[in-house]
Amino acid sequence: MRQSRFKRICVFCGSSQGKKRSYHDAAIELGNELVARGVDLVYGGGSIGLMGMVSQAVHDGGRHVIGVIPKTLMTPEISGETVGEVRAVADMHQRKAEMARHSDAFIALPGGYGTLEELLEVITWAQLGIHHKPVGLLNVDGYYNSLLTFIDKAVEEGFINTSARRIIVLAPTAEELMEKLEVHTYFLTLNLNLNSRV
Ligand SMILES: CC(C)=CCNc1ncnc2c1ncn2[C@@H]1O[C@H](COP(=O)(O)O)[C@@H](O)[C@H]1O
Repeated sequence: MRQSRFKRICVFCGSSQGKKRSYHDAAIELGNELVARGVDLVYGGGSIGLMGMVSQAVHDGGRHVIGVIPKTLMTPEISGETVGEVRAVADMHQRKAEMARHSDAFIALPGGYGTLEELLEVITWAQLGIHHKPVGLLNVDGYYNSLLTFIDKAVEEGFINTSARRIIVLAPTAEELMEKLEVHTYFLTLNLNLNSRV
């Protein structure tokens, strides 16, 4: 496998496991895919839910793991034991800023409110040009179909423009998603370079 264009990817995912085995499997598959491509992980710290599965898989595979976790969530009762390097931050806002600063792409696995707000924030920042890093959505078993339908509705109703709709890179499996993100980032960089020359 060719060396990835990414050094570190930030993964957003549930602090719960979800009810289906496929969510659990997808988290491990994504971790293994990052390892196979030589990519390190940035995530929210902790060992609970899908967060624990993806971080354990990357750590077991010998890649570096950075967990960025607010001091208030650092107790083992709340977030479990964290693998790899732990960066303690003051609050949730600082956590998101740190996670974004350290990574060159974002991927969301299934999750709840926390995952959704992390995902929507990096999409919003991409729309505003605050960062130029690709955002991938791993749509395991169609988990995000209703969100995607909602986003299409927002486009239809004139609240999201068509080019902003294309910010999300979508795939059902980790392997396909990584392939798409590699291509996407190639064109993103090409565009940025061309624009900086004019
Ligand atoms: C007090 C409590 C419920 C703690 C749960 N323990 C947690 N430990 C670490 N990060 C978390 C926790 N809950 C939510 N998050 C953050 O929100 C995201 C997941 O939230 P959710 O499960 O999708 O909504 C994670 O990416 C993480 O950044």
